[in-house]
Amino acid sequence: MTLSLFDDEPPIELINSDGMVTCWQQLLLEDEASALFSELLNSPIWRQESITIYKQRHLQPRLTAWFGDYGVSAEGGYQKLYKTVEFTPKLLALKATIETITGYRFNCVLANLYRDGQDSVGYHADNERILGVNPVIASYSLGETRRFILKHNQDKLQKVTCELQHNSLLLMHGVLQHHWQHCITKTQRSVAPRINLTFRLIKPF
Ligand SMILES: O=C(O)CCC(=O)C(=O)O
Ligand SMILES: [Fe+2]
Repeated sequence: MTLSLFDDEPPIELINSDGMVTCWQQLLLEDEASALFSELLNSPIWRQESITIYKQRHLQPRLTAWFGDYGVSAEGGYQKLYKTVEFTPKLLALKATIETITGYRFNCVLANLYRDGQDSVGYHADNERILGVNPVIASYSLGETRRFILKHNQDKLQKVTCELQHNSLLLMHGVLQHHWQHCITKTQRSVAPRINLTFRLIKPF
């Protein structure tokens, strides 16, 4: 996998207080990014999982898939998911690129498919204990641009909005998951599908 010309550009520091968010634009060559997008979009891995909120079961408003050896249940308890999928060569190459550029290691990916503007993810922190004290999440986007919002847990006035573009990488690190929550909003606009790959490091059980 080849880094794009834009990789010479310094990353943008989106948040640098109570944790860090760092962004890179145009991570891969465009051909590679679009080939990965169609490979993932057309693969039969996607499932609509359910989530329990206030004892009620709901279908998640997006499709998901886990790659790697481990998965964490959406319910918060730590379980090995039987549904994990093996990394494809393209995904392994992307993982290596992301490890080089960020300096962090990863061993699994939670992939999200937002089929249209009604698909979303509500405010949450990625703070499952199995991700360690200060989880590091590298989030790579493909396809449609979607709005990502981070809000501070204590200081409600602190909100950071970012339009996550095709072929961009957003890294959440440091103590971020203790102090901030993030979401992908719904939109009334008619939008094309978006795939997001969240690279994580799950400590073996
Ligand atoms: O789709 C995104 O950019 C965010 C996904 C996310 O927050 C997650 O999978 O935990
Ligand atoms: Fe998240």
